[in-house]
Amino acid sequence: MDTEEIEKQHVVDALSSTGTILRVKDFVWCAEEWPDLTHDAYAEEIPVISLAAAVRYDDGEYDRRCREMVEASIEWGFFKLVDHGVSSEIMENFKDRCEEFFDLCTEEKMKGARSGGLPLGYSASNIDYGLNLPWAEIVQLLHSPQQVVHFTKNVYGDQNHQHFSDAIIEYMEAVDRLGMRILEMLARGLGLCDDFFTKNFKDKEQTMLRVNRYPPCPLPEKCLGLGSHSDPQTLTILLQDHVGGLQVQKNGEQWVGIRPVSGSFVVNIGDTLEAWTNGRLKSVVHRAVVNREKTRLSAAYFMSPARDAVIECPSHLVAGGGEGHGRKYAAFTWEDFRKELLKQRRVTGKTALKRYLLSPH
Ligand SMILES: O=C(O)CCC(=O)C(=O)O
Ligand SMILES: [Fe+2]
Repeated sequence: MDTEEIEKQHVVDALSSTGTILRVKDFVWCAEEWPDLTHDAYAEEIPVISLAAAVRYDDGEYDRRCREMVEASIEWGFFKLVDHGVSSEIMENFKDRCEEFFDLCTEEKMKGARSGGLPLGYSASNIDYGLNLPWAEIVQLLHSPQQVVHFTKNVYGDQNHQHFSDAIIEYMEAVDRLGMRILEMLARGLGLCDDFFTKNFKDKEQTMLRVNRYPPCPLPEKCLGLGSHSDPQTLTILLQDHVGGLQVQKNGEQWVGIRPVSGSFVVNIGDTLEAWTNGRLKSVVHRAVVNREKTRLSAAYFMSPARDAVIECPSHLVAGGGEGHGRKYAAFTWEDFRKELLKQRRVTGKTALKRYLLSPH
């Protein structure tokens, strides 16, 4: 089949969850978004940071790692984390349970479908989304054991829910502990008190997990698993399998593929942390490309502060920056920002954050 025939004729069963017949043409993105790099093209590497010897307050090694993390977040907004302390049993069990879920038939998965205004639960692409449909199935859950159990009982029933819900809850707790460690290290590396960020995360109900599964795609050069975007939260901790497909935009232009490393996490800075540090740590645009042969799984854990947390850059980072710029963003609460995000259906780039910009640059 040539491209045109694929677009018109190929029916996309794996992503049609609402009874509408979807064809490849429904997933074709506008030409400016077509990826010019394949899923397995890796050239430059983002920094790799090991937490193995990052023991607190030893002979300077801990401080060195903290600064390394800050430098990676300034230059790339992204880094890989190895020797991070989350056990491979927890990671593998989590991945296996997610694969099992996605392997269920559509009817079973739809028992946990998104409903109401909040984007929580299962969704596959829906023609109502309009243009630029992501080539992906998604499960979104909050860091709330109650909500995870509720979702899982809907799908697996009261008797059989535990294997899935236990795996998800255990994973979220382990990754959350890691995230708090990273936030402490970033604060220290920036010359702030260790708990400058983490003290705002006592209430975790806004933190969210998104598991993405991208089926093989007959036309990967015109489709995207997830279009270019930046993450609105503070930190994202991403687990990905061995397939590859995550690409980040270096210096606002060139796309760079991130090579998967078994057992590692990819960590990136979100818009909120960019604002919190006066633009010093960078929230960088990224996307997920798909491929013809392989199904890919990724899981993003988005760390959100408590609703009433005030995101205001400390004066130390405004005055002592050395780059000579003043305060870039007005203070805002996470709740205020979150409401803005819910109003925007599709975020491309850092649209919601622009609202708080004090001076355009
Ligand atoms: O699948 C990936 O590698 C990227 C996922 C992502 O960026 C997201 O879920 O926000
Ligand atoms: Fe993302």
